[in-house]
Amino acid sequence: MRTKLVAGNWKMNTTPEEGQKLASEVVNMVKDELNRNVQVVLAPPFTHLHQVARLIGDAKNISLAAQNVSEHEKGAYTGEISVSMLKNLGVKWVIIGHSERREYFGESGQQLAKKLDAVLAGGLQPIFCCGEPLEVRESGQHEGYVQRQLEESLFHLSDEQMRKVVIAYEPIWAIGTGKTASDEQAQDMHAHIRKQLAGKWGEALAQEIRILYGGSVNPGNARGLFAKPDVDGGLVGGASLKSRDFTDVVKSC
Ligand SMILES: O=C[C@H](O)COP(=O)(O)O
Repeated sequence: MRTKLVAGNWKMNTTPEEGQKLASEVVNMVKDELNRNVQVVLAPPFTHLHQVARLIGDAKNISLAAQNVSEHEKGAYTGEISVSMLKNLGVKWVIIGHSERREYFGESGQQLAKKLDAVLAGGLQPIFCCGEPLEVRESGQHEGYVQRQLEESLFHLSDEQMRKVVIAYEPIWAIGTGKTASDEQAQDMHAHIRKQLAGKWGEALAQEIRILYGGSVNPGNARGLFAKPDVDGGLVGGASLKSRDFTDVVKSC
């Protein structure tokens, strides 16, 4: 059985003080949930990684993620952060290919493939994001669109590498809009993604891979989404900035 995973992506939010308060509240609240079959990941901004790592300490089932990473190992890449730098800070996960990185920073499927390689070679785990814009959904082309995103960035991975990947399906029209995909829309796309994985890596491996849903997840809709058979947790933005809301989402697993 796949262990549910809930990741909080803080994006470019919180001062160091706010981040410290948020992380300590979440760690304290989530620690009580340790007996549950759920893994929690916190993705604060780069500048807060060190302090959030200290607050997480050795809390079981809670780990640290970065929101991005360079595909390069080291050298003259002004402003970039490498996998080994993240590892030194206690980071275990990296979000790769968030639609905001694709749209505002021009990250291509090919570049994301290189980032995935760097993350996996460094022993970290990627949370690979995919998802279609509104016009693609409205034209009914969403399954093919997401399929191409998977093919471009993931399909070169070996079985062993793929086992380390978590996929997050985030329809762009649902991110930060308050408009969540229905439970059925999420399930249909997750089943489609799993079918693509099975076609490439085989049914057994496809059944191991966790597929998270992201896009306006909140305490009111998480339970219905997470109850769907192919929805293995969530990648949470706005609601992860409120400790009570985030913890309630975790408890929905
Ligand atoms: O990474 C998180 C997603 O972009 C979802 O953000 P949201 O929960 O604010 O819609």
